[in-house]
Amino acid sequence: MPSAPRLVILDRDGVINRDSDAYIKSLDEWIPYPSSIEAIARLSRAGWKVAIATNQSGIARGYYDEATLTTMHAELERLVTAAGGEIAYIAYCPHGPDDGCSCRKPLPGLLEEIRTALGLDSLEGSWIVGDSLRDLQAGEAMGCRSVLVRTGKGSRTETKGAGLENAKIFNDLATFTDWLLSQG
Ligand SMILES: O=P(O)(O)OC[C@@H](O)[C@H]1O[C@@H](OP(=O)(O)O)[C@@H](O)[C@@H](O)[C@@H]1O
Ligand SMILES: [Mg+2]
Ligand SMILES: [Zn+2]
Repeated sequence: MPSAPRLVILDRDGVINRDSDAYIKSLDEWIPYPSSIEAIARLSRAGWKVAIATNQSGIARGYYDEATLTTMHAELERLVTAAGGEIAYIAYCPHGPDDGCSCRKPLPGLLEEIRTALGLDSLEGSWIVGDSLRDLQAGEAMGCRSVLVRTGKGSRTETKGAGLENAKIFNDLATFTDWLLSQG
């Protein structure tokens, strides 16, 4: 059995930064959790690759454009780099629910994009961290071990309960990171 990739795949909104039911439509609305930025840096320094898989249907809905999304991701990478970490890859789905794409979570297309971009044969045994069931479903479809965080929509997801049988649950990314790094 090949060893699992030392890879953590993160959902973005509600895990790395605050989420909003009104979508994150501008750089001003993109407010990172400082503890999540530091957690990403801690993972990097411990030899973990960190990638991001995010649905961004606000693009298809016309709330913001890809150039605006790029400014958010540039700021994210600036903050993580300043904290001593690195983001290996960001995959996003710009489509809407009715576009019939293969990349909108819970479909695993974004994770397949990450697998290919990182040159991995499999994502089996890597970690997926999200605040919505669809995040975990996308990851589990690719053999990832799933983590629900209570930030963003996570507490709502936990209350609904369905589909979380295989998930570990932590208060936030930082707490999951503490646990993961304690496992050696
Ligand atoms: O959590 P990630 O995947 O990083 O991004 C989620 C966002 O794209 C938005 O996804 C939307 O879902 P719909 O796309 O409208 O179903 C809503 O949940 C918004 O509140 C949320 O900001
Ligand atoms: Mg989310
Ligand atoms: Zn898509």
